[in-house]
Amino acid sequence: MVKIYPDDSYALHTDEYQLNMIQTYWEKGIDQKKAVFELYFRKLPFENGYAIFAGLERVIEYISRLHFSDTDLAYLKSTNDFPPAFLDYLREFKFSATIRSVVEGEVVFNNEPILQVEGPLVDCQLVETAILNVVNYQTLIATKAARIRSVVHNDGIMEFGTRRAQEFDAAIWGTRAAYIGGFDATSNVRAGKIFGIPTSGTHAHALVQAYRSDYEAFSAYAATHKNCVFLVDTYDTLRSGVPNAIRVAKEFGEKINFLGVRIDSGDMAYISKRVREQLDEAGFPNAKIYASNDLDEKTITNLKMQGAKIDVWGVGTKLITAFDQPALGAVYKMVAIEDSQGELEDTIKLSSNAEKVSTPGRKQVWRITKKADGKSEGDYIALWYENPTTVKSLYMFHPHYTYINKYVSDFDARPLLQDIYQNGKLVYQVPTLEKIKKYAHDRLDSLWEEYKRDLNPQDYPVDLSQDCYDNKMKIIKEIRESITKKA
Ligand SMILES: Nc1ncnc2c1ncn2[C@@H]1O[C@H](COP(=O)(O)OP(=O)(O)OP(=O)(O)O)[C@@H](O)[C@H]1O
Ligand SMILES: O=P(O)(O)OC[C@H]1O[C@H](OP(=O)(O)OP(=O)(O)O)[C@H](O)[C@@H]1O
Ligand SMILES: O=C(O)c1cccnc1
Repeated sequence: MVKIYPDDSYALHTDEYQLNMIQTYWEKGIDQKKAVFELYFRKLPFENGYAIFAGLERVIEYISRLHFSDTDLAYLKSTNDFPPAFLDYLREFKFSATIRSVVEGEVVFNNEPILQVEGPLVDCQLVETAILNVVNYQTLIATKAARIRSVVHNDGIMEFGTRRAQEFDAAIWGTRAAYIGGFDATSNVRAGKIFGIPTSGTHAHALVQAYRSDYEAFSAYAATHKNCVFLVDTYDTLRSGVPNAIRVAKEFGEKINFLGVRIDSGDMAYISKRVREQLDEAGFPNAKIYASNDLDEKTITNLKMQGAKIDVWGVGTKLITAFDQPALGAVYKMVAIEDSQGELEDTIKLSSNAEKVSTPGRKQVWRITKKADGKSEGDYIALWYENPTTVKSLYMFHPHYTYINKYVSDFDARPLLQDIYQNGKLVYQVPTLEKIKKYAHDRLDSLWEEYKRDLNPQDYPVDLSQDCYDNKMKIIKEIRESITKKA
């Protein structure tokens, strides 16, 4: 049976290998060496042209609760894997690193650092698993939500996924991410309470089944609720559901707000058109048609192409589970470590696959936009000491195909990584959820349409500065030479 501990903490929400490595660092005396790690993903999800970053608020909540509690340590002791002196060391652990991150709602791209941890090696290592856990999921869902928002245009979209989500946390934080990505409301009442997300709900087939009659069920609902959306497909949408919804709406008149009807099965293009006709003919042109049933951006686009008369979309399973791509694949790589002189030395992870070779050095991501229209020209990844704002004409080139290049002038350069923690102290105030949502919306506005289309979008330029590129090439060469010498 699950054991609930009064002092349960997040410290053990990590992979065991992190603790194994930390033990080695500690026993060998390098645990306090300064290191820099960066989080990035290599491929945009859903073949989309951008991603929406989400998860920072949860990361902050995690860091603020990051300590080893008595029962955490007692558990580790019971496994006999760690020496008592190491457990005493963990007991004293206090997060003291610096975290820089893009802010929630920011539009981000593949192969650029979106979160950076700098500080004692032990701190950087301990937080890897939890931060990846949070950012991978929330960024994925916010991005999926933005794709769905982009095809419904100004229609309403409601998040219905809790029952299909991968457990409680995914439902709760997933719906927050969906809200950031452009959803209007959630069916999860606790998410309303915790985050202030607007909640909304119609009723299920059970209500109609309980009364064994559309008319009885809708009448009972209308007698107990002001706002009414009737689910009309339990028996026969066109011959029973909608006619009975209309009958009840007429009978109750001003006593209720007849908001509309929900369809949850069948050919939704055909049925919604007929439902619209029935509602209009009955004198309810403002009653809306809600639809749900395994919807996603593809089905919605297709329904719209067929002229479906749907005003509000309820989306559950395929959003909250990121059905067509269930993982983002973000990684967290060491980019620098203190050397024997106390200086940061850049590090690399090599691979035979060029895309998988990491980019050494602590970096900043600069968003380059044209002064004239505020539209994005690309992202420019530079070493931390570089400052592209001082340059008149910026040379931008593709990090793998360097012949793809351009000079950009009359531009603004905005650094995306902001200080969130400085030496363990929180220095960032999380904006309200409404502000984050609006921020995501505004950031998407500044992207060219070519990067936003849901099918085969253009590749957004994510370039390296010349220094960053040269540094990477130099380190690759040094490592190759040192291996050749040793061989
Ligand atoms: N006109 C349409 N064009 C494209 N897809 C549609 C159309 N109408 C419905 N769909 C989608 O097709 C799928 C149909 O699902 P399903 O096979 O479960 O049929 P159903 O009629 O909903 O049956 P059930 O009563 O079991 O829910 C859903 O994903 C739905 O969103
Ligand atoms: O299809 P989704 O995108 O996941 O949206 C959520 C689904 O959950 C409900 O169905 P369910 O069969 O669980 O219950 P109900 O028919 O009794 O409402 C609802 O009617 C939707 O079909
Ligand atoms: O309110 C609804 O209609 C709803 C809520 C959750 C899941 N399906 C539908």
